[in-house]
Amino acid sequence: QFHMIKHEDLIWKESLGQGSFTHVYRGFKTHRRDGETHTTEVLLKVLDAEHKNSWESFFEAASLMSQISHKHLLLVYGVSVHKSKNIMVQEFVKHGALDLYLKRSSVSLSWKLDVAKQLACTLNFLEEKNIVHGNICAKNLLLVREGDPNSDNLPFIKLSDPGISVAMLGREVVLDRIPWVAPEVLDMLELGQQSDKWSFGTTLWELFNGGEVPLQRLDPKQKQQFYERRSQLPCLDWTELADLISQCMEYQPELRPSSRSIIRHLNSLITSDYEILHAAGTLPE
Ligand SMILES: N#Cc1ccc(Nc2nc(N)cc(-n3ccc(CO)n3)n2)cc1
Repeated sequence: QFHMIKHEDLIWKESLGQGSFTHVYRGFKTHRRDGETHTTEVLLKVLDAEHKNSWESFFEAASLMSQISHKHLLLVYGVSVHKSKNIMVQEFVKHGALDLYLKRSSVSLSWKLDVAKQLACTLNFLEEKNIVHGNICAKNLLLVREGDPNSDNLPFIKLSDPGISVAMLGREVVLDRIPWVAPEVLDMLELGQQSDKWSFGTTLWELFNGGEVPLQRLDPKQKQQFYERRSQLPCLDWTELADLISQCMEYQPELRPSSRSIIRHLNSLITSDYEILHAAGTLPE
């Protein structure tokens, strides 16, 4: 169910950093069509050799993304296996991962709200297809278009592949994914439709907190206690948004809102009055 890409058709450029079990590189793939050679810029995601045994989970994740197509889902061209290297070949997204972008750029409230709506629509699409992503977080949101503050052309994001399934990961790694991984996943290591809602709540928190890493200073043990005590993330000063985040981060999965009501809630958030009041400095910082 995958397009296999020959290793000799790949051109490797600079390293762009690393995910949890992968290294990402910019590159090109070449393909011949009616006698002409075309090159396409790609992102090469290499699975670390020491995680070889989870390569089928790595590819399963990618094949999930190539079975369905949606404007906000990352395009995976195929996979390439060469010697001991498992490589996923993805469309290259110009501005990279959202978590880094948020740390180094300041964006308006309406920019953030628009990104939130795009993610909510993607969540709704996956829910209607009964597909659980399992790793929604700002690091897995890619910025296709920046959108610029002055004019009103808005940003455009794509959701990346979920990577190795949480069921394949060791407990330590799963604990370290607190507060993105839903509490029920910790107990029964089974991803349900509702668990993506929880991660969506955490991602909203990242988005509206300038890419700050939630619970960054806690070690795995303290993170586990965070869930045992049914704790919540520090709430934002925008109460309407804080309410949505806490509804998504409800410890009882069945009480989390449907993706449709999440979209309705986001549409009801008018940035104008909040933005004006915030700018006027009348709201607490
Ligand atoms: N400076 C810079 C810069 C870095 C990356 C891109 N592009 C890109 N395209 C993708 N398809 C996926 C990714 N990822 C980055 C982390 C992960 C982890 O999942 N993916 N980055 C563009 C600019």
